Amino acid sequence: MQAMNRAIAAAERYTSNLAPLAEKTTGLATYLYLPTLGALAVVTYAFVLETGVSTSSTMHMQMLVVLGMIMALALALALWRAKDDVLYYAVVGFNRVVVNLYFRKLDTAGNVDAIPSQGPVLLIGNHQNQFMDGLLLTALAPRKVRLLTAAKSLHRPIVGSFAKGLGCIPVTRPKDVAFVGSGSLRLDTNAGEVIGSAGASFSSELAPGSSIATKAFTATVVEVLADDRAKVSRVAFKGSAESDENVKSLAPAADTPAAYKVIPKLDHSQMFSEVFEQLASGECVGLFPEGGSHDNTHLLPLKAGVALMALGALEKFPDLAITIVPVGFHYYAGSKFRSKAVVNYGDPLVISGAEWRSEFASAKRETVGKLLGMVEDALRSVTLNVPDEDFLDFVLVTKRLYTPPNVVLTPSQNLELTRRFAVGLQREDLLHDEAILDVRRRVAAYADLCRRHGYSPMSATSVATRSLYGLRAIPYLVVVATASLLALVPGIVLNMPVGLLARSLAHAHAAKAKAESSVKLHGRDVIASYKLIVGVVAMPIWFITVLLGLLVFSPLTWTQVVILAFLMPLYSWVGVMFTEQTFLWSKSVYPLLLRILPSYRAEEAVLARMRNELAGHIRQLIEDYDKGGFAENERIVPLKVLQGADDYDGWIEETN
Ligand SMILES: O=P(O)(O)OC[C@H](O)CO
Repeated sequence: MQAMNRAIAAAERYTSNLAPLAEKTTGLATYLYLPTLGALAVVTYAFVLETGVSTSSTMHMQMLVVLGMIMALALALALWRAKDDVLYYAVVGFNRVVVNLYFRKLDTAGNVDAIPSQGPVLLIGNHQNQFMDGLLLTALAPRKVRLLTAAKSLHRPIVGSFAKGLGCIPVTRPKDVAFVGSGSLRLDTNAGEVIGSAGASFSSELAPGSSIATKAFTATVVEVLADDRAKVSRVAFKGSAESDENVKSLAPAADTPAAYKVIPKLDHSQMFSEVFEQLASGECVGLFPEGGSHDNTHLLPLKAGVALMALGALEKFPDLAITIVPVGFHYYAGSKFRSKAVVNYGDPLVISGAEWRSEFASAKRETVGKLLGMVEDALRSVTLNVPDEDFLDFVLVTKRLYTPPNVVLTPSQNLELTRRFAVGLQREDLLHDEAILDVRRRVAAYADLCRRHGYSPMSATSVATRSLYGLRAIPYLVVVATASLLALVPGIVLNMPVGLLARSLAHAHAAKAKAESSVKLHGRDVIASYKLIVGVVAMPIWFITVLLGLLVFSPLTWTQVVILAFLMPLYSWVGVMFTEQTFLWSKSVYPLLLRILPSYRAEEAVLARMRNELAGHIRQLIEDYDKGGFAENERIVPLKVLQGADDYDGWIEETN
């Protein structure tokens, strides 16, 4: 026993020596070093046996068993010591599989090496696809990321377990703990008090530091005087209070009794100190500075937390140099299974030095504002920011028309070109420019006609002519579609119930999320996450049900059912692949079929002409507006390529 204890202690010492190395490499590989050595020892020993050293075979067996036990012990100790990493990489490994299953195409773009392999990092992203954003952020990062997550998410059944496995740092958000106060209240501006109606219960619901919000104003409670009276400070009237006059005009609305929300005073000190500690020990912390997930087509105002984290850590640990890396998540119909996404990394921002520290010490609010502005610029450089979906349509279709049909842009080029269009078309001088407004009307008409003909105006690179020649593809496509439909049957049986369940539950959940949120427009940002959650839970349950059904009701034997159990994920995956291909084929067949109708054929000629004229017009317009603005090497699509020069043909392959 004593010998065993010594062995354990020795193994512990050995693995603890490995720990710093493992932390540096952040991989599990290092922790498996010892067992690998053990395995090598066993192999060597077996080899020695084979080469015939003479000892009794029982002794060989005993030695092998002892070696095996040492290896198992070493592995168990190594895994135990590294249990957080083990759990983290197990969850991240799962996330990697999940995101690659969910997205048909997942690309990275921009400064893909922006995340340094060592040292403190704040990884910040836009937040338009709820848990999918965190999944992607951790799955694609080349190092461990401690993600900040809404505390309420950590209490959710499945999500919470995953978040805990990732070692997420919980943040209690005001909106998650706000509640509707009893009765109603009004503001007595002169006394600096709020007066409650009958039924108000200030003594139990309010406390110094909690905030009150009505439709007309917000205020912070200083002291609760009675169940219907409380002293308040920091009163801010809602509406655009740009002048003192304006503020006065808003005040009377606050004097009328109204329903109110209470936001209890929150203490974030523990969360901040955890973040500071993480940064001080050179870790990477991930967060979404908009504070919550939403489905707007632009960034929401950033919360100050991100700046407070960087500056607070610098204040506490003066030698730190914190790298802030902006990450832009771009989803193309991201709520749909097998859609496309691009993760765009921006240039890092390094915050260090005495200058920031002294600025922060002398003017906290201004310095936080300054850094927050820089963080916002960084995030804007990797995201698209347009007022609404209509404008996004305008940007995407215009960019598609501008790009020559045969040019294939890399994901980075494509995103950057789209971003420049989004910024350019919102330029103050162009927003109301008659020529641009005219283009917008023409682009909208072109997009409508495209959709009528079954083309996606964002991706169609050309429109077929009125010839019926293209129809010869139809018999081939029908044969392929029929064959794939037959092949689909097992996959459909397996996938469809879960797919339909996930879809309907996710849409119901989106309606609920929208109703509960003040920032979600349709709740679309929660759909992908919910589909994943339902899929992860329902798929294994469904598989087991089918297998049990086969065992009980079919003539299959146990062995056959066990073999089927192993084949099921494969069937399911083949089903997904075939469904996807059939769907994509049917999308390309649809315009061909429409072409059989003479009226559509005639209109198609109009559409093709419209496309050519509009594309030429847009290119010319961009040239006119940007005259002298672009050096040839700053252009994403070289001018000669835009003009269709033959000697630039090679460029198209180069960028593929
Ligand atoms: O409550 P939501 O929709 O903002 O989403 C939860 C967080 O963003 C992720 O923790």
